[in-house]
Amino acid sequence: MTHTRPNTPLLDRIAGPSDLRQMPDRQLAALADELRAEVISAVSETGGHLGSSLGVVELTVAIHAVFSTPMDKLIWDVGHQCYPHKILTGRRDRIRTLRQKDGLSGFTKRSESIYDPFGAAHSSTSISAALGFAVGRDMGQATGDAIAVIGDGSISAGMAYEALNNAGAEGRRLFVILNDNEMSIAPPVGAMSSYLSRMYASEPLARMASLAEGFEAALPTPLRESAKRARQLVTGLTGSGTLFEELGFQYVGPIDGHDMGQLLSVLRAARTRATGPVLIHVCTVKGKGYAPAEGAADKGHGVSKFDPATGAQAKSKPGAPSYTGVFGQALVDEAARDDRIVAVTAAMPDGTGLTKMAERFPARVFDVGIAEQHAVTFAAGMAASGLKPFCTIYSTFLQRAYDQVVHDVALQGLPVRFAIDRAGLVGADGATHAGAFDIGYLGNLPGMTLMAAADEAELVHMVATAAAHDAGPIAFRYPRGSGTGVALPERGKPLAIGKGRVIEEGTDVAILSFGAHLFECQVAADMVADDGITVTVADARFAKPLDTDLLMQLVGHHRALITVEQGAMGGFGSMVLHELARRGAFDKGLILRTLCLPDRFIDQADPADMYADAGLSATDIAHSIRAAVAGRAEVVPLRQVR
Ligand SMILES: Cc1ncc(C[n+]2csc(CCOP(=O)(O)OP(=O)(O)O)c2C)c(N)n1
Ligand SMILES: CC(=O)[C@@H](O)[C@H](O)COP(=O)(O)O
Ligand SMILES: [Mg+2]
Repeated sequence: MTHTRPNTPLLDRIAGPSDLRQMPDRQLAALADELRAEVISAVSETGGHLGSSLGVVELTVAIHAVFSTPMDKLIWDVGHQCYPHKILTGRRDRIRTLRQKDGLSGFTKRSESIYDPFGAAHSSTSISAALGFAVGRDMGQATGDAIAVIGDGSISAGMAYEALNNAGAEGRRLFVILNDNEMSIAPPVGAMSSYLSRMYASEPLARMASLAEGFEAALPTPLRESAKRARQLVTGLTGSGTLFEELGFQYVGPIDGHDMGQLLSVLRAARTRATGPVLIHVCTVKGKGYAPAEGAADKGHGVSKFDPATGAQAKSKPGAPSYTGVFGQALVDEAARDDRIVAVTAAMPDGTGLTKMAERFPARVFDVGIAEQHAVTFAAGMAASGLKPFCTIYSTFLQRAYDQVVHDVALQGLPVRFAIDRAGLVGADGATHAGAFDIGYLGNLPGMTLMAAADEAELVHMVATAAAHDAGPIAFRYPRGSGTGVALPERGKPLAIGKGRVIEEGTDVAILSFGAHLFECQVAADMVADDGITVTVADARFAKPLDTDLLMQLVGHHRALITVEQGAMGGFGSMVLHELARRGAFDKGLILRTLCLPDRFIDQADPADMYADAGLSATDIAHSIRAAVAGRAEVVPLRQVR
C-alpha cells in the first residue's frame, strides 16, 4: 500500500488489488463511493459504458478484496462494465484515455493487464472461459480460482447455457456471479429474465436466500436465518432447487449487490466452502449512484461525453441522418406495404433501428434477446413459413451465427433478408466490434446475394431490393454513423440484381468500390486529377452476383483496376480477383490492386483514423492510383501483424 497522510482519499491509497485486502472492511464501502465518483468523472471526459460500470462498483471492490487476483482469474462477461476494475488494477492513470486512439480499451483485454485474464466484448463467453481456467488449475497450471461475472442480459445467450450445462456436470470448483440488474441494452426479454425477476419479487433483498446448506453455515447468524426463510420463498419446496441447482450449481442469493457487508460475507463464505460450481445471484441497479444514468431509459448504457453536474451529453453536430435511422424508416415503409415483412433483433432494437418498426407494428418485431444463432434460425423458420423476415444484426455479432446462416438459411435457399449494420470499422468499440469479415463469410455461400450501400439513398433501395427478393437469402451491409447527406428517395426501388453503376468516367484507372468507401474513392480521383490522371469510379453495389459486364468493361478500357472495400482480405477484392483470373484477364497483363483492411486487428480510434491506420484513406487510395499507373507494386506489406 502506498504511504499517504490519513486524510488522503482512500482511492489514492490503492495501487492494486492487494491494497484492498489490507483495508479494513469498514473502509471498503467508502472506497466504493470514491471509485464511483472516479468512474463518473472519467467517463464524462471519454464517453462509454457508464451504466453497467456504475452498477458493479461495490461488486468489483468486494471481489478484489476477497479473491486473490490476478492469481485468481476474474472474467467479466462482455467486459463493458470493467471501468472500476481497470481503475483498481493499476490503470487509473490511463482511465481518461478509455476508448480513444492509443488509449485503454473499453473492454477487458489480455494484452493490457495481467488482471484481464480473458478478453471480451461479445457477450456470454465468461462461464466457458472460467471453466477452462478451472480445468487448467485442476491439471496443475499456475492459476487459482476462476470467477465469471455475467449479466442477466448476457445469460440469455445459448453459449452461457452450454457452459452452465458443462460446468454443472464437471462439478469443479468455479464461481459464477450473476449480476442481475433487470436490464440488458434495452429492457431484457425472455422467460429466463422473468424467472430471475420472480426469484426476488416477493422478498426484500436484505433478506438473503442461500440454497446451499454449506454457505448458510458459514454466514453470520442474521443472514443465516433469513437465508433459510428465503429458501422456502424461492423454491416453494424444501430440498428442491432453482434452475441453477438443477444444473448442478450451488445457488446463493439473491443478495444486494450494493451492500458491501452482504457481498463480503457471501463471497468469503463461498470462497471458504465451495467444493464445486457455485452461482451467486447479485442484484444491482444499472447506473447506480448517478441520477442521470439511473433515470435514463437505457440506464446510461452507452453515453457520449457529458457534463457530470447535469448528465447532459455532448450532442453530435447536426448533419446527415444515420444509416441506422434511414434503414429503420425504410423498413417501416416497406412493412407498411407488405404485411408479410417481419423483423428480428438480438437484444438491440435501438442499435439496429428497429424501434421505429416496433412502435408502428409491434406484433411484427421480435426481440429474441442476446441470441444471434437463434435469431437466424428463427428467421429461417419464418421465411420457410412464407413470411419475409429481416434479420437485423451487427456484422460483428452475426459472426456468432455463421453455421445457422450456412446450414439453416443458405443451404435451404431460404429468403432471409440480412440487414447488416456496423459494417466496417466502428470507432471507439475497437477491434472486437469491427464489421470486417462479413463480405468474406457471406460472399462465399452458394445462392447468397450480397450488397453494400454506398450511401444512405442506396440503402433505401437495398431495403426495397431485399423486400422484393424471394429467390434466396440476401444481405446488405452499411456502416455505423451518419450517411453522406445525399437526398433520400421518396420510395425505395428494387435494384437490378447483380448490376453496378458508373459514377464518374475517366480513361487511365478504374476504381470499383463496394460500399460506403465510394466517397473516399471520389476524393482520391480528384486528388490525382492534378497529376493528369483521369479515373473512372464505379459502384459495384453487388459483390454477389458480381457485375461481370461492368467488370470486363472496366478492365477493357483502363490500364489498371483498383477495388476498394471496408472489409477484410478474402472479401470483395478476392471475389473480383477470382473472377478475373477465371476469365484470363491477367494473361493480357492486367494491373489490379485490391484495397481492403490489412491482415491485423485495428484498435479503437475515430473511424477516419482507423481507416488511415488501415491504409484506406483517400490519400492512400490516391497513392495506389499513382502507383498503379506507374506500374509499381504495392508498397505496404500484405501481412502486417502487430
Ligand atoms: C454476442 C453479443 N451480442 C450483442 C452484444 C451487444 N451488447 C452489449 S452489452 C449488451 C447487454 C448486456 O446486458 P447484461 O449482460 O445484462 O449487462 P448490463 O449491461 O446490464 O450490465 C448487449 C446486448 C454483445 N456485446 N455481444
Ligand atoms: C458493449 C456492446 O457491445 C454494445 O454496447 C456496443 O458498444 C454498442 O455499440 P453501438 O454504439 O455501435 O450501438
Ligand atoms: Mg443487465
